Amino acid sequence: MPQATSHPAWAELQVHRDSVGKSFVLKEAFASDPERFSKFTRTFKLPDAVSSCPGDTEILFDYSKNFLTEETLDLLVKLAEQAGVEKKRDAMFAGEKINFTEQRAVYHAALRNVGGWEMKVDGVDVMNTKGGVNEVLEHMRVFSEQVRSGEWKGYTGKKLTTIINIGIGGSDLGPVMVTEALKHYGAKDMTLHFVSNIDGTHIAEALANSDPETTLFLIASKTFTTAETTTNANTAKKWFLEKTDNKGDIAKHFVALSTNEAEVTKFGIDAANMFGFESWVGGRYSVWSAIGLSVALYVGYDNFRKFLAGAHEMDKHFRETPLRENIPVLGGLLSVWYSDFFNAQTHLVAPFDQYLHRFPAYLQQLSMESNGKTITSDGTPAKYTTGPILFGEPCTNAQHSFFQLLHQGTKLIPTDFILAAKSHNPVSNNLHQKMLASNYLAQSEALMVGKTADQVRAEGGVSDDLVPHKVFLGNRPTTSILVGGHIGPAELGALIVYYEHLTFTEGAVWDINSFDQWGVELGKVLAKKILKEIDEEGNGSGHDASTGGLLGAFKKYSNL
Ligand SMILES: O=P(O)(O)OC[C@H]1O[C@@](O)(CO)[C@@H](O)[C@@H]1O
Repeated sequence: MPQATSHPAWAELQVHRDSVGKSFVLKEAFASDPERFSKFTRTFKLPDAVSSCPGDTEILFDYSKNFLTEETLDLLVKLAEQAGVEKKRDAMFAGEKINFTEQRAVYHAALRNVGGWEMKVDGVDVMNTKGGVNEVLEHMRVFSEQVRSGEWKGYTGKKLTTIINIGIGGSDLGPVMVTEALKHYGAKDMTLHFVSNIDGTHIAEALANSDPETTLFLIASKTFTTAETTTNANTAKKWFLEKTDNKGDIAKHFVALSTNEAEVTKFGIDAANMFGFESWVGGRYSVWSAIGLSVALYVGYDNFRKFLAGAHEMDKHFRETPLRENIPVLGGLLSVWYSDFFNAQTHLVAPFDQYLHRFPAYLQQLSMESNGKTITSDGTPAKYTTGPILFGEPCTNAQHSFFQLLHQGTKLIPTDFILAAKSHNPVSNNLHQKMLASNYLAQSEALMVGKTADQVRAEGGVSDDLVPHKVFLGNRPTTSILVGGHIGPAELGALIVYYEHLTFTEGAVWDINSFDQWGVELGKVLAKKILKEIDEEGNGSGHDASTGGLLGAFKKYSNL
């Protein structure tokens, strides 16, 4: 597939940018077109059967506060067609090996295929084969219900009420984000810890107040070779055996979530206590798999199933909807539009929802480990910018942190705001929810309309030299996502998959492989070499003066 710049639509978009795009003023666009909101808003519907608020099952995606005209949309859709987005999408759902550098299918949609689609890789039905998706889901259901009911007990016969998930990257970020986002549905007698960092503090803090008799360890690692995870797991195992005077039964307190049975067995976990998945599940796409066991344990399998069902509904939408109405495709095309035609370097996701406080962190791996790539499918460097820097914090906190830059800085920062119309916590007669919603609406309006010098002066009491400091240029684009009811399991599943397929669309247009992650290897290899040198004399070998000097200083200061 040729580079994105070779498509005729790319050149047409450049002309469009240099004419319409250059002088586009959002507030004028609204003034001249009363239908603008309805033209550029799309609505996604969840079935009542899985929605958290049957009847309020819509998620509204308002793209109208973006640099978009009908012509822009036509040209972006044309670019998607010429870049073969639909062909690549269909190849993914067909189980083709679109992860071409690792020769793997990209099949995480199978993990949430609650709709009975036939899904095969290399001619094998991945849903119903031995050890396949449905068998693992059933194992997760049985196990999570046994633990939650107390039927599965610790070695002294007590119910397991502390869950310690040991994993990193996709084996941590998804479980953390989802269990936080669904805390409202979580078991009140369950304590969760997520240990990921090799920093000893992480495992030490998790173990400090844990009781080995009532603790269940989930060792979450697709490869089961990740240094942080295997080290933390061994430290946990050592702690458990020491604390129980070697009477603790590993089989009752340790399970593994992995593709690597050999390494799991070597660690000392019985295969019967392993929840498996396949290599066609990428780490950042794995929360739907056995990696999501902590979610099923915490919120219960029925809610985990609704989580999968909401995700599946967005898969259906992505798979079946024409490009111009396709919500994740529109999100991805807007990202390309801002990245490659407005030189935007970042993408802000700011949920107006405290339960979603880890959502931006989750999306950072999803987006930047997928599209932080330079090389295109034919092995040549892209002639254009690719993956944006995704960042974010929940609002309204972010307003008191970096919104100064958003409103009066020199950078264009395409922004997504997310709000659930209904709060899980309607305290003070819903006053908090009304204030949250008013900020959600005000921020996107303020970013668009700004405030002119005349408006500043008209407010009075502002000295002439202060006026320019109080001007807001405005015309800063935002997408507003409004969930009709609560953000429950299904709504969360749909929102995650919106961003998965937005990311897919970006990568398909940029002609990069969004599904490998070679970029994480070099640092790991160098760290292994330096780890050995810390225990040897001197400042290591073959390092630059800075690294060698720092190594020497570390040894001196730490006395290690
Ligand atoms: O699940 P595992 O195999 O331990 O990998 C953990 C994480 O490490 C990576 O950086 C790959 O090495 C992420 O892609 C992945 O989610």
